Amino acid sequence: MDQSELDMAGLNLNDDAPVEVIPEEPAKTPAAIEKLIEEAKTVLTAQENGEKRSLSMVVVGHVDAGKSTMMGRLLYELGRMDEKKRIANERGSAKVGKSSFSWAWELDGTQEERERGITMDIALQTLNTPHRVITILDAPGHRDFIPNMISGASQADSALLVVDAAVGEFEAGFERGGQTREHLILVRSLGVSQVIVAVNKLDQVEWSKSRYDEICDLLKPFLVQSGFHPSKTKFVPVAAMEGVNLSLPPPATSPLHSWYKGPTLVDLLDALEPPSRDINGSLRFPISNVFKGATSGIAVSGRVCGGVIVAGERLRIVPGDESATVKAIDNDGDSIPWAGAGSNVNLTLTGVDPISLNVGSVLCRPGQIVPLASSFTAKIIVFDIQIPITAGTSVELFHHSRDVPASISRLISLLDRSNGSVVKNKPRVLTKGMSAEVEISLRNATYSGPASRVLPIPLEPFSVNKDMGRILIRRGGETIGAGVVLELLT
Ligand SMILES: Nc1nc2c(ncn2[C@@H]2O[C@H](COP(=O)(O)OP(=O)(O)OP(=O)(O)O)[C@@H](O)[C@H]2O)c(=O)[nH]1
Repeated sequence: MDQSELDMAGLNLNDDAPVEVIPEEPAKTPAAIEKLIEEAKTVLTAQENGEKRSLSMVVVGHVDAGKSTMMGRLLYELGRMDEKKRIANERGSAKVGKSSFSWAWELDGTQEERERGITMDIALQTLNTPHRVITILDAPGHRDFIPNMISGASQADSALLVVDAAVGEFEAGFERGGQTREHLILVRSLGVSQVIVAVNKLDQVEWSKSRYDEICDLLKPFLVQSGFHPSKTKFVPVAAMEGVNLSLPPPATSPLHSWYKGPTLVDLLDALEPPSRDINGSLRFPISNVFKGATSGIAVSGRVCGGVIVAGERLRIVPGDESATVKAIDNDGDSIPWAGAGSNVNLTLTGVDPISLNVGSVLCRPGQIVPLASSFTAKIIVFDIQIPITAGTSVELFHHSRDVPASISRLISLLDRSNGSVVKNKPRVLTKGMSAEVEISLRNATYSGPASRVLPIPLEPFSVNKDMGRILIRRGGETIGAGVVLELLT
């Protein structure tokens, strides 16, 4: 098999590839699993009250704002990348004439990705600050990659927005159509409520305080408008390339030292509020990626969105009747016996036909199966759209990493954005900035006639499971709305 065939097989997209059924591993006994779950809950509860708390963060921002450079540099400063690796990255990037990308090299092409021969949608890394373990979801800034960003944001507890301070660059990202705006609205709509804004490349504007203030003043009202509480919005001036004000305060020799005495980026990361974990809820593991396991079998990645997952247990894959045994749980290279709600992990699965593993499917414990729905009601917020939404508008529905064709089948009511009360029943159209209750119905992807059935997707009301109840609505490649699931209909 050559590399591209391996990639296809690993991604499970090639239906014609010979199906390799991985032999079943003996599953653990129910009593042994129960014991592990109890142990996990005890440890997780202790962690919730402990010193070092974990959370995840999506890194967003306009293309070339310096996201990967900042993350590469932070990994180095916080001791996650050694000197040898740094020199190798410097050489690797110089060799292909991209020296300025030497820090980004670490995230844009990790050793692991090269060995696996696949490019992950989102690079996963962990940052260790004194009081936090932060899983980084580095989202690509290109417009075409917005769906991948959605997948990252729907797994995140917080966001780091990187903006380029250079004259004209910040403006390009912030104007209509720029990713700064769209990313902020997206992450907020997906339930991320805290954001750190890193105003980067200050070296490009001679470390000007007035430029920094100007950018903060432009962003502040927009953040409030997008639904971020000012107390959960922090700003920090940095220069990622030179590593200024990332983990260490600017040295006395730096022009930034003369006017900035506030926290460093790492100080702000260290103070991020960790989410409360629903470890007692039903186990939900939506699959965000499927690939060939590092040693054997097939692996899936994703975030535990409820409950605790235990190595050795046999889980149902929903939709469908198939099951898989969790052979191993991998968290940032470490094999762990269990993972609780909120953790981003890779699972090696056995006793499963890889064909039954799809992005968007949910692993559940038998007896706690996630419901399937093909129509439901939702509360949505309409983004900055040109063409209004009417009943019957065709859309693409994004739920976790899955996108399916759907339509806004009914406009139920118009809601007041601030208090959610009904302003008008049965509105005829929805326009920019409106909040509404609507009915959404899945459509068939192919136009093969009425006989073909719409396949329902796993979904839960937001009131039952926040992670399982968030949706995004896109039309013609543009995100037109986002919201939460209220009630499943059929
Ligand atoms: N002058 C200056 N250049 C920087 C700084 N940080 C990043 N850059 C440069 O900006 C360019 C883009 O950096 P990346 O880190 O690749 O940006 P990105 O936001 O990850 O880009 P995408 O992943 O393509 O969206 C590179 O050439 C970097 O060297 C900085 O603090 N100062």
